[in-house]
Amino acid sequence: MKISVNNLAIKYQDHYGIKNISCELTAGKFVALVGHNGSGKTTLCNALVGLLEPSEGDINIQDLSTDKQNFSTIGFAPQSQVVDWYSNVEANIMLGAQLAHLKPNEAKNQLDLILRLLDLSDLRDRSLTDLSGGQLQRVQIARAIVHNPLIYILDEPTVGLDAQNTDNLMKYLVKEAQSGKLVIVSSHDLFLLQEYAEDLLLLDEGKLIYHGSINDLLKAKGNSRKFLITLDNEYSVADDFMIKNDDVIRVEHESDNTWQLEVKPEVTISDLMLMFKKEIKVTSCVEHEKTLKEVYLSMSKRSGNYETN
Ligand SMILES: Nc1ncnc2c1ncn2[C@@H]1O[C@H](COP(=O)(O)OP(=O)(O)OP(=O)(O)O)[C@@H](O)[C@H]1O
Repeated sequence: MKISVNNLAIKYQDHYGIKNISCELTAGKFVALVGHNGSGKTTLCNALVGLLEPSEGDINIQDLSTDKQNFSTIGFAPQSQVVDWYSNVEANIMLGAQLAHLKPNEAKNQLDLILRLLDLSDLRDRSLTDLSGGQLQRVQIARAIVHNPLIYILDEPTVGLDAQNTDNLMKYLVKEAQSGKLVIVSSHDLFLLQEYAEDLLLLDEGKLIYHGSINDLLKAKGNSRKFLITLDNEYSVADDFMIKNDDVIRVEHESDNTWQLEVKPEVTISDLMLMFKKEIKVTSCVEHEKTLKEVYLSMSKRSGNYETN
């Protein structure tokens, strides 16, 4: 099973929400959908689930028998709350199972599983009006995924969720991807996505600027290498222990004997060691691993425009 997106554009009145999007999203992947506010994440999610008609291009879900290409294929949790305020928690979640035509037995088993997953068992009889924001968000996710879909499209699902519920949901989605499902999660929490997702769809101003493995991106990208260096003595300024070198981008005091060193990407550890004065002893040198957030900020056009004094 895969989703093929071909030259997709969605136009709102006089402007594009997304443009020229082409990618293949394959089963078995947990894909993080990332981009700044207004970059097109929700527009793409809505297009993938068929809520928005392509203005240009098309979307195909392939290798599914046609009878499965309906509501039950996709578990979609939109960004804004769509709930039935007049029903209780259980009835709201059950609606998801009923719309996907699950058999009563299967629906009940799935309901119990999802209530436990999202820690809603004790709230099953509660009216939705009596829930907290995070509880309501969990009901919405529960309703979106209760029917055991083949494709998960969750638009900012962890907003308002506490750490434990976030962790439970993410681990469940990782397992679902490992079992052959396709999971797409949009979020601004890049640390979370780096921890759980495998692939990245990075949108910038409506365009797709990266689609591929997060690990490959972290290995390939970056304008510098950063190291945490510990010396055998305390020094007040970098000139006391380093030889001037054009490959050094920045040296910052971390604490006591420890300094942060940022150098050009081509600098090797051996090169680095030659940058210290002869009499200086380096007791440890640890490379700082790039985070998805750092790489994202270096790639996004909107980064770095604002600095406080
Ligand atoms: N219903 C709409 N009518 C007109 N323009 C829209 C509509 N929905 C979104 N847009 C525009 O389309 C672009 C993409 O918006 P979208 O909501 O997809 O971004 P997003 O990445 O999900 O943002 P956020 O992170 O803030 O949720 C933005 O320029 C937005 O202003």
